[in-house]
Amino acid sequence: MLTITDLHKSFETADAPMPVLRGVDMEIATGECVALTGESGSGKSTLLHLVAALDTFDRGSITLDGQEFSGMGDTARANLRRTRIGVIFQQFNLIPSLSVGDNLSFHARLSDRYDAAWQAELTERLGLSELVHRWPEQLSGGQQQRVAVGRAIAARPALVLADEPTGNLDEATGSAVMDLLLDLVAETQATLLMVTHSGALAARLNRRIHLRHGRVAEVAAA
Ligand SMILES: Nc1ncnc2c1ncn2[C@@H]1O[C@H](COP(=O)(O)OP(=O)(O)OP(=O)(O)O)[C@@H](O)[C@H]1O
Repeated sequence: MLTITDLHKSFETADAPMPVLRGVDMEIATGECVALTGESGSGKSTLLHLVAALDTFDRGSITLDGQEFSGMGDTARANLRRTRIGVIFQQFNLIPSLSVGDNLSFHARLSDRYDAAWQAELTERLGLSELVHRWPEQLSGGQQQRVAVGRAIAARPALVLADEPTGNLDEATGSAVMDLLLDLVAETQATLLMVTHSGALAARLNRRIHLRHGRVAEVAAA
């Protein structure tokens, strides 16, 4: 269960702090797949970064299965990210100096959760078996995003966060990547929180949470 209560986050600007999240509340059940929507600038990516334990917040609380994020130091947050959270970005963010195979296993190895049989199955299911010795720059966008999906899922995280994961892909390629992502999330019983501007993608998830000016404006069945 992911619980967010009265979450506040501001960014420093030249004049005064600019509030971006202004009291966000939500509860997402284990295994639930939720779309996070909202206009540009409403705070979606900021919220995702906080839930990914990539940044700290000013006030409020985030808990994942009872584990409270506030008050955690850098080491504890890094440990939480490695062991419990998988993140997929729009820009793929693969490590250019590592082969596809090493990119796939990178996070699982870091967190000491590498499982050779699961890695082999993931590689096969993501259609990457022939590509493991290539470099990321030698892959198409869709192939790179399949590697990013595999890398995020390899350590079997409790929570998968995705920020417009198909935003850089054409519709057919994006839809195929979504199929794989949703299958793997369901199979590993992970919870998914995904930022998207696409109503069609949001409709494939269980629920839609809409942000407006840094607050939850609407919650709807997808
Ligand atoms: N590191 C930062 N420093 C200062 N301001 C920031 C920072 N990150 C985000 N912001 C500001 O916070 C607001 C919300 O940004 P955020 O990226 O969370 O919005 P978003 O809903 O994800 O938008 P989009 O759909 O365009 O990606 C914006 O006004 C943005 O300029």
